[in-house]
Amino acid sequence: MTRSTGGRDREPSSGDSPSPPLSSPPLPSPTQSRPPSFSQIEADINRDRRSVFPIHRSIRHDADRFRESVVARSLVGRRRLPLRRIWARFRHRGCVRGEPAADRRPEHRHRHARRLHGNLLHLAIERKEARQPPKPLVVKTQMDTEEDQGKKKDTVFFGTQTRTAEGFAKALAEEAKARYPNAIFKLVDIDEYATEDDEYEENLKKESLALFFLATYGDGEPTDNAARFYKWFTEGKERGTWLENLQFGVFSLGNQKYEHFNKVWHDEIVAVVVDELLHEQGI
Ligand SMILES: Cc1cc2nc3c(=O)[nH]c(=O)nc-3n(C[C@H](O)[C@H](O)[C@H](O)COP(=O)(O)O)c2cc1C
Repeated sequence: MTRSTGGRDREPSSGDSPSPPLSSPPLPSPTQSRPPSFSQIEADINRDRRSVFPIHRSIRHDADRFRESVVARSLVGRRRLPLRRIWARFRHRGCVRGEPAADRRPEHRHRHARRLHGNLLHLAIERKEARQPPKPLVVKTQMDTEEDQGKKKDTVFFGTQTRTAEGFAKALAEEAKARYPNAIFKLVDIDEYATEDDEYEENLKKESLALFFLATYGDGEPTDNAARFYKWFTEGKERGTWLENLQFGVFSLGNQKYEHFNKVWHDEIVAVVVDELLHEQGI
């Protein structure tokens, strides 16, 4: 007697259509199921490194070239490197990297020595210039000698805090110079015009034309650099007429937003006060 298998063990007859194979996931092979060994990992890493190495090398090459060009530029541009660092770099640049000093190629040494020499000369000149005091704001420098020869003296004064007045004064002096090439215009910080108060009078008497650019500040006060002159000038009303030979102009700088627009002490206007006094003492 045979047991029925429900058709499971039945041989497919020729009339049956072929059934698809069962799609269960393939079992991992015994070697794959194990975690990779240490040597396998190491071999993989080495393989990766070998493939990356050429890129790595080219990056290093580029970096070296970049560094070389930076060194060259910083040698030319100067300022940033102290001397001992330039020298240290020079010593390495005359030879192949890592080569002992004795094996340096002479043509490289000479070329770099020439370049270094040029750069050091350039540096020395720059440092010398930096040590020199800033040039005074004088439009024409032969002023003093020509003054002695009795030539006309035209001076543009400025009283400034944030240099606006100075800018205007300078622009005017330059414009005047361009228009009147034979005239001599001097641009002067009003504080530097005289070291002692007495010198104001002495120097002003020698002027032919004086143009003042004066700004107002705070509670209507003169600028720091004009304060001494303003005090001396407003306190010396008893001087009488002493500027009869002086032609002058006063340009006032202020801002309407301020309560004391263009005003200094006692509701007086810096520029107007100077202007009136110049009139009083010049007539
Ligand atoms: C802090 C401050 C205070 C000022 N006070 C006054 C003032 O009291 N009256 C006025 O007319 N202008 C006043 N100003 C305007 C200046 O006089 C104006 O900006 C002028 O152009 C500045 O000239 P400067 O750059 O040559 O100093 C003031 C400006 C500042 C920044």
